[in-house]
Amino acid sequence: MVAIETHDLTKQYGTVLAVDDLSLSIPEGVVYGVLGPNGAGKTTMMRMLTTLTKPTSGSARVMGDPITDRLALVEHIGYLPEEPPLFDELSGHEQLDYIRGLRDLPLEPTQERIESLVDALDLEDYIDRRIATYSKGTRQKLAFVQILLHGPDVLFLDEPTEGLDPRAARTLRTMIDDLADEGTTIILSSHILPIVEEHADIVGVISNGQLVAEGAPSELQRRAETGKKRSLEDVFLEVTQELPDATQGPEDESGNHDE
Ligand SMILES: Nc1ncnc2c1ncn2[C@@H]1O[C@H](COP(=O)(O)OP(=O)(O)OP(=O)(O)O)[C@@H](O)[C@H]1O
Repeated sequence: MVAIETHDLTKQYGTVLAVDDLSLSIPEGVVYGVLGPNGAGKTTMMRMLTTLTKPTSGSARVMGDPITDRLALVEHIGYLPEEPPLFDELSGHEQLDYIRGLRDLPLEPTQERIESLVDALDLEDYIDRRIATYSKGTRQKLAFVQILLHGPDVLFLDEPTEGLDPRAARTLRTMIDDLADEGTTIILSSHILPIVEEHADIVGVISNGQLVAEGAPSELQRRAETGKKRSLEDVFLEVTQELPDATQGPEDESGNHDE
């Protein structure tokens, strides 16, 4: 089954075309890495697919439901944005209980789920403290627990390891792999290319709101190969440079180009 399907999805902010006729098809159960330069339209795409902003034109479905059907969609999705929405004046437990109530989740199994996630992310010492006292990494961990409470089918993760120390980042990456193994579809946007390279089954490179390359990381590397070994970083730099047709791959072997 297809988890996410977009047809000519477009978002225009005034004169800025943030997402431009984007047509994607993401199979269920894959980790889909989203790469792209700053301002490419990655967050805008995620915000449209999570119903937080309306497209100017085009359409999309997530797990078969149109993104216009917010109530149906929120059952399927969990979204970890770059700045997670948390109430500073609440404790971690209170925040999670608030979300449990909002989503009308059953008390006991949800509490068990919270306990195991709090344990997995080493949050025990923080969970009863006010969120205002949390570090950025601790906020990020709590936000991750929050989006997993209802067992979403599709997770949208925007820079999920931002602010995490190496141990916490490793834990979160292991959890991403475990969730993927359980069949969760994961849309993973990160500027840290080794993370995308390690976890993604498919990578989509977005530039100027358009999909300029897509494929398995190894396939993209092979496609860009011209004798020497190419990293995903090389591929990224090549397909996102300002060429008339960036999908055609490298024109200039030296890597130099006018900007
Ligand atoms: N609310 C908004 N109002 C006006 N312009 C916006 C708004 N949100 C995004 N944009 C513009 O849309 C374009 C795409 O932005 P977006 O945040 O989606 O990019 P991104 O790929 O997530 O970037 P980054 O990697 O820096 O987070 C940018 O030119 C940005 O300035």
